[in-house]
Amino acid sequence: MGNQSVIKFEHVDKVFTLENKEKKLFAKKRRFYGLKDVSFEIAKGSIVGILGSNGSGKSTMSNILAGISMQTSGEVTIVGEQALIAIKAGLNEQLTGIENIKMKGALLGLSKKTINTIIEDVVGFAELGDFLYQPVKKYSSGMKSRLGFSISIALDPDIIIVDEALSVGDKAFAAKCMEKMEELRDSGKTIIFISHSIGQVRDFCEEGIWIENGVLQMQGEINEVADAYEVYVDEFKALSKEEKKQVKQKNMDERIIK
Ligand SMILES: Nc1ncnc2c1ncn2[C@@H]1O[C@H](COP(=O)(O)OP(=O)(O)OP(=O)(O)O)[C@@H](O)[C@H]1O
Repeated sequence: MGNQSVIKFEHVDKVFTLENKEKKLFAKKRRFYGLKDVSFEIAKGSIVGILGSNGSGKSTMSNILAGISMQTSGEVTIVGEQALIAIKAGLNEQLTGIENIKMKGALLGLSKKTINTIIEDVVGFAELGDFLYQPVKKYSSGMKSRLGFSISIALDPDIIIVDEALSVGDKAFAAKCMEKMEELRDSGKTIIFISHSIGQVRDFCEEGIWIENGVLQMQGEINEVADAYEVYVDEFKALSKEEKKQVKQKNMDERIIK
């Protein structure tokens, strides 16, 4: 691993099992690549945008990065003084917002005093009021993003993964998050930013990783990667309904393990 690398994926596969609910009896479970042979390296202090269509594997990748799930094979190496945190995905739905903070803090081995400071920060930033005392399953998607984002920044990790936090919720809150992310970027943190908004990724990130159909397509300067991704998106959009269906089926077939 190069001196400055903080994240390294080497030939990472993630295999999911698909159930066939209609033909449960005697039906063979199908195995499916969420990620296939993905390799890349991220240097310390990089601001990396992850691009890819729906179902391409972005969240699968960020969940492995954040330690929420494990790869099936391949090596994932992460170097950091403190754990990296993913938004939303790590929240426990049964627990309240406050309980989630306490649990995350305990898992990271933080002191009670530090956890209390984090709670104060989250109360101040998330603007969730009494909802912080309600189970997360009662939150809207935007509220979960607010909580996830607020916990992540309050924990002050070296590597932060922002997964779609800014595409939900109101504009004022999204602007506040963006401002906070700029502050984190300028303080030298490594940031991995997953968003469907190509414009937002172009504006914020320096580097890009494009993943499609579970396979890494490109890594490089953000505008080059975003340009290539946009060409792919436009070409797909221009297809007829039948052609789109065929492409989707072909992509699915490529991911099924026979
Ligand atoms: N736990 C799981 N079991 C089975 N399949 C899964 C599981 N999690 C994800 N998948 C599948 O793996 C593929 C990649 O999903 P993932 O959520 O990583 O995509 P994504 O790029 O984040 O998509 P989106 O942009 O829609 O959020 C999808 O086809 C999804 O259906």
